[in-house]
Amino acid sequence: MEIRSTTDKDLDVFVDTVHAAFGHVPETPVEGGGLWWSALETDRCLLALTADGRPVGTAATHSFELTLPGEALVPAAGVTAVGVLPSHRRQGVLSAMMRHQLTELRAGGEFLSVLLASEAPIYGRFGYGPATYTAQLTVPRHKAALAAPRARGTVDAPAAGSDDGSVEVLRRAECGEILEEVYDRYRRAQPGALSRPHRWWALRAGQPPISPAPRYIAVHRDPDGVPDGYASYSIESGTLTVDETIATDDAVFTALARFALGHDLVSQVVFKHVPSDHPLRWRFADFRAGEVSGDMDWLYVRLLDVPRALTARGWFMDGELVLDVDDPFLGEHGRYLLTVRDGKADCVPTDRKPDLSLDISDLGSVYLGGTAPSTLVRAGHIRAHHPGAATLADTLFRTDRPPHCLHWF
Ligand SMILES: CC(=O)SCCNC(=O)CCNC(=O)[C@H](O)C(C)(C)COP(=O)(O)OP(=O)(O)OC[C@H]1O[C@@H](n2cnc3c(N)ncnc32)[C@H](O)[C@@H]1OP(=O)(O)O
Repeated sequence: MEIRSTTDKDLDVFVDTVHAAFGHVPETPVEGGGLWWSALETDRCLLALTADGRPVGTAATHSFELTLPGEALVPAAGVTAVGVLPSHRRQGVLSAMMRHQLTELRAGGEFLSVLLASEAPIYGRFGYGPATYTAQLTVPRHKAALAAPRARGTVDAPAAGSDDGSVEVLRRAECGEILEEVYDRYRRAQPGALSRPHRWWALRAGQPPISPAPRYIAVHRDPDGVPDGYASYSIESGTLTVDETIATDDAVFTALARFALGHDLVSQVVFKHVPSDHPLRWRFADFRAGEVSGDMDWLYVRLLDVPRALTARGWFMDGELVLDVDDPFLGEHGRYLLTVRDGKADCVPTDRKPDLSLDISDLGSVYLGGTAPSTLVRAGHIRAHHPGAATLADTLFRTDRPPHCLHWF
């Protein structure tokens, strides 16, 4: 088995192979479809070939920037287009590609890798853990009344403040750079969010609203006319579906939700990518108005360098924790003393007794603050070495706002 990067000459082989692995026939670049593969970076695409040169497997990475807790922006390799031909499955092709890819990423100085999993059982063995979650909220219009926020007008509740902005409806094609700019402002402040490199917008790769798929876009502007949010939506058979709501603060999110919920001739509104603990649910006069469905894992995180990753994110409570980390796929094991002071962490190898023993995939799950270490202790994945260890870890890893990602790749 040979594993090598593609070149401009055989990117089409890569695209054909990944389509065959998924059982799809490659689409032609039709208006409305969007071409996800046009965003691929040729030198980051891997082909697995048999001894006689037949391509049987694919895997690639995108160069993203990931927002960590504390608004730290770091590079993250976004694994995508993983596929093995049905004729060659369960023979170790994916395992060989994952080993090759992780080794190459490390050699290139990367310390974090992320992905979206087609099936949840695939990637734990390679050290990836689910780190952000998503869901959709369906709101019947007859229950859509919003309650007045109780804290409105108090000095310490700016996020619930009044909305003096405006909403304008544009066609997707009329939006120019607005969506790209607003998304970029949003993702820099949202832990778990990924950058959408300019080429994605320019090439119209991916899913709406990046792709040219016909959509209406409700653009929210602040009182000075500066765009600070948008909702991309379509209406079919009485259901208004919002693909994504991007807002630079909670008041803008509510204004866009109110706009969507206020449509005539619509029986229900579906907000995609709204996590089940989103404040919007608390805004309805009827708490049961927002029906949560499709609650699922979204972004998986894999740490490639534990000290670098842990010192890169922001921290919100001082403390010390000794982590005994096992990385069976890469055959590594390390024990680290994590010391947090004034929002910054130091992380060094230690011989001290551990507070927690955990797999690298579990560290990926708790890294962004979206999964409490105590949950994984209770699930039997993380071992706590003394009664206070899980609470100590929860306190330390907790973040100022939950991570969320809605980018598809
Ligand atoms: C980030 C993304 O791109 S997600 C997209 C993933 N791709 C797909 O879902 C496309 C369809 N599926 C496929 O192409 C293949 O089945 C793949 C890529 C998921 C797996 O490729 P394979 O070459 O068969 O995997 P490989 O043989 O290396 O298996 C390694 C281990 O994972 C297990 N495994 C592989 N796929 C799955 C799965 N879908 N569910 C559960 N376990 C799995 C294998 O049983 C094996 O376990 P073992 O080591 O205990 O025997």
